[in-house]
Amino acid sequence: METNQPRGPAAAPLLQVDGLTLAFGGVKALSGVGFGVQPGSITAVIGPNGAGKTSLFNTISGFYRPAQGSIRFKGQDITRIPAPQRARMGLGRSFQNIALFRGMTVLDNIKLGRHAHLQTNVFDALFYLGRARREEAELRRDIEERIIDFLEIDHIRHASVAALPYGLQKRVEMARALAMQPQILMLDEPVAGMNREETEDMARFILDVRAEWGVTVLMVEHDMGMVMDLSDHVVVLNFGQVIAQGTPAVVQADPEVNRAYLGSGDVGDLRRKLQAGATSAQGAA
Ligand SMILES: Nc1ncnc2c1ncn2[C@@H]1O[C@H](COP(=O)(O)OP(=O)(O)OP(=O)(O)O)[C@@H](O)[C@H]1O
Repeated sequence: METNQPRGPAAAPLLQVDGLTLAFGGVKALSGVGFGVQPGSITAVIGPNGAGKTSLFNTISGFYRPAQGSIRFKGQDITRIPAPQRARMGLGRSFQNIALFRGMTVLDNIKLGRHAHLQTNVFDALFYLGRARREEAELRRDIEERIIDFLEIDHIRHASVAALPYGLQKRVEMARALAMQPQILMLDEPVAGMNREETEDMARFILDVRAEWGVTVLMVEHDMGMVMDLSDHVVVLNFGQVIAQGTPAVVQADPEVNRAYLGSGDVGDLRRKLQAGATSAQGAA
C-alpha cells in the first residue's frame, strides 16, 4: 500500500515545537525537542518505551508545562495557553488508554466532544439565546450525524460504551475527538491492542479523516507497519531527544534509529517491517 502523499514545497507548519524541555524530578522526559507538522500531513512520533512520546503529547495539548521551549499553532505562540483553550483553537486529541465514559452511550460520549466549544462566560450565555443557539444545536447535530456515518458506528449509537469491543471503543474515542472539530487530530496509540482487521479499519479511517475532512493528523504509535504506511513525516524520539526525522524511508535507513530500537523490545516490529519492505522492493524490481 503506497499512501504517503508526495511532498510539495514546504508550507508554513500548522504546529511547530522548538526546544521543548520537560523534567519529572531528576528524569528528563524531553530535552530540546523540535519539529514541525505540515498542514494536511500525517505525522507520527515513534520511539522505544519511555522515549518521551506521551510526555510530548501532554505538553503539546497543554496538560504539562514545559520548563523551556515553545509551541506554536497556526502561527500563534500557545506555550502558556491552558489546555481547554488549545482544544477550542483546534487541537483535538484521543488518549492512549481509552478515556470514554463507559457507563454512557456512544452518542452521549460523542456529544461530550462539543463541550470544547461551549460558551463558558455568563454574559455570553445570557446574550446567546434564541435563534443563534438553535442554529448551533442543529449544526452540531449535523456534525454528529456526519461523524457517526463516517466512522460507521450508527448501529451502536445507543449502546453503552462498556459493552463494546475494544476496537469499536477506540473508534468512538476518535469520533469524540472529531466532534471537537479539530484542525489537528492528535491520536495517542490509535491501534494499540487491536487485531489486524481492527488495525486496518483504523488506518483507513485515519487516511479518510485527512482526505475527507481535511484534518491534519499527529499520532504516537508503536505499530511500525502502520506508521510507515500512513505517515508523510516521522519523528523519532529516544531518551527525550529527537534522534531522527524525515520520510518513513529516511527514518528506516537511519543507523541511529536502528540502534535505538536494538536496545528495546520494539526491535522485532521494526525488523519485520524492514524485511517486509525489502521483500516488496525485490518483488517490484
Ligand atoms: N508523571 C510522571 N512522573 C514521573 N516520571 C514520568 C511521568 N511521566 C513520564 N515519566 C518518565 O518520563 C520518561 C518519558 O515517559 P513517557 O511516558 O513520555 O514515554 P513514552 O515514550 O510515552 O513511553 P511508552 O511508549 O511506554 O508509552 C520516562 O522515563 C518516564 O518514566
